[in-house]
Amino acid sequence: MSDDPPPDVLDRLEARIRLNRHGDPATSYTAKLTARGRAKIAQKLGEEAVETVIAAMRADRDEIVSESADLMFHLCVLLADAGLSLDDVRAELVRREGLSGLDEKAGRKKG
Ligand SMILES: N=c1c2ncn([C@@H]3O[C@H](COP(=O)(O)OP(=O)(O)OP(=O)(O)O)[C@@H](O)[C@H]3O)c2ncn1[C@@H]1O[C@H](COP(=O)(O)O)[C@@H](O)[C@H]1O
Repeated sequence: MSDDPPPDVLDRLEARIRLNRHGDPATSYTAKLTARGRAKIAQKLGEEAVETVIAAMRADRDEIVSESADLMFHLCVLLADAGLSLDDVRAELVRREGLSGLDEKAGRKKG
């Protein structure tokens, strides 16, 4: 097996988060946030989502990119905390491939 880092930055970020999450909160934001618990991680994810929405409404491209990066980082921290991985999300996206969102919605069981 190769020791080279994964070519995709999200995969490298996921690996870094897995290494850091139980590290020293004094030197790692990932560790500090993880130590504050699932609810705090989820809250931060929500804040970053709102900041991304605000950037979108301002139509500021640089801000949208920056806030999206914050959002994706916090999503990766949440997935790691839940014992999930980007591959789990990728598998779900693969499962949905070719299925129109409108058809999927129409096929949902009525509650
Ligand atoms: N991509 C990111 C990344 N994006 C955003 N952030 C941090 O997310 C934090 C969000 O800022 P906020 O002011 O909203 O959060 P806060 O200061 O905790 O606010 P409160 O909730 O405490 O009020 C900032 O500290 C950002 O630096 C990130 N921190 C780390 N990474 C990546 O994760 C790697 C590991 O980071 P550490 O675990 O910190 O070493 C880094 O090398 C980067 O690659």
